[in-house]
Amino acid sequence: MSDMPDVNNSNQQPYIKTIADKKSLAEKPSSTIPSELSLAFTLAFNSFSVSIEQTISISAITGIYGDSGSGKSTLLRVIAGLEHRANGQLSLNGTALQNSDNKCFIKAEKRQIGLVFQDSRLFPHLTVYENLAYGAKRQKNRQLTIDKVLTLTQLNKLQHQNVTQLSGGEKQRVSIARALLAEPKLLLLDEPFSALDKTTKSQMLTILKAIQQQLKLPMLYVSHSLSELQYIADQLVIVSAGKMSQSAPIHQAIHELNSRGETSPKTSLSLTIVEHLPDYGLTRLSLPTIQSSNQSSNHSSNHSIYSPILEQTSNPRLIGQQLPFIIYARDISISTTKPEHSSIVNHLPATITAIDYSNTNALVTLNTDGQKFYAQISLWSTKRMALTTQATVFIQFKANAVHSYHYTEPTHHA
Ligand SMILES: Nc1ncnc2c1ncn2[C@@H]1O[C@H](COP(=O)(O)OP(=O)(O)OP(=O)(O)O)[C@@H](O)[C@H]1O
Repeated sequence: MSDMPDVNNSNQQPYIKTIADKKSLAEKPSSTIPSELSLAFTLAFNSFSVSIEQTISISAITGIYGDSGSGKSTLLRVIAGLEHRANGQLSLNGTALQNSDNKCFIKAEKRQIGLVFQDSRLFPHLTVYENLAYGAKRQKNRQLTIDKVLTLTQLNKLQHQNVTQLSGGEKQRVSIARALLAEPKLLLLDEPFSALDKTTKSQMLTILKAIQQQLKLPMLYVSHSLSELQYIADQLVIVSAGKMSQSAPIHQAIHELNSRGETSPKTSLSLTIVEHLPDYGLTRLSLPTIQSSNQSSNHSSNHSIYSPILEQTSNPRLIGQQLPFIIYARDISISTTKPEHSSIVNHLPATITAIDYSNTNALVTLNTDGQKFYAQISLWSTKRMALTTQATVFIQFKANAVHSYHYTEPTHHA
């Protein structure tokens, strides 16, 4: 039994019936024509100012990450048309939202931009359906019906319930449903799930991602949780002290934060779901196809990675799909020989490409078939093992170190 996987199955996340079909679960952005949001404005408060000059091309969900007080909500308020004091130019897909030079300012309600806040802001004396019907009244020539929006947000069964009787997650789904009914060209979400517990949050994120893929609606999603953004967003911008970075693909953006030492260092990667192993409580994943160095051919990685089981069903929907995963650098260790007799299920050959030393430990960057991995190890180990760049080693990590926000409904055994 010594080589049985050492896995705690408490994180089992079996199958949920989501609105997503097989194709829509893929991480790739499904919109073909990205929305261009052009920002060139300054907004000064007494002791703080936001000054942004950037064009963001939004294909699916662009994450906005930054510390508390860095200006994220102010940015969304300016885009939504709630900050008349902002000075400069804003446009969406070439149409001006604001131009201070000619005193153009399109009112918030005319911008076709939806905004979902952290709190749901619903009419408390109305039912779910009545809240949606109230919002729908203003909309002419609507393509999206209330019924369709109820289905998208999985609210059909709750439609006649008074909104005061709903949980936090259900209320937020009503807020999203109401925003969708207005058929915005862009949806802004300001930490919409920050008040929810982790399981409800992961359910909401999975639903929101599927809605984006079905409606092909571009979204800007603000959060100070990088793992939440890693699951939901295909690209990331960082807001810091009222300034905004260039957007970058999500995994690259997270790896750049590693090298700046701003968060717990982590490997951010997309993995393909190969098979579920219910007898062992594991799902087998593989590194996706990687472009070879001469760029002339692709090859598939033969390396498997095991995570806690993602779905338990006779009709698994995730097989063949890609999902984003995070592995914290503190959870990856390095061995100079192949670990043949370890309970740890994941071990991959890798080449060290960089070693960054701090006062307490070293962050080792490694490469396996073109995929970057990060391992945080003690200074003592780097010295004892005489680790150097270009060295060929093995990385290892437990299945439980492979995290995903993907939500699957718990199985109820009889
Ligand atoms: N109406 C206002 N008047 C004066 N100062 C303001 C106003 N709105 C925001 N600020 C200041 O602007 C700064 C940025 O606020 P903002 O709410 O945009 O930050 P944030 O990044 O969204 O923070 P959090 O993550 O905590 O929500 C803060 O220092 C805040 O005090």
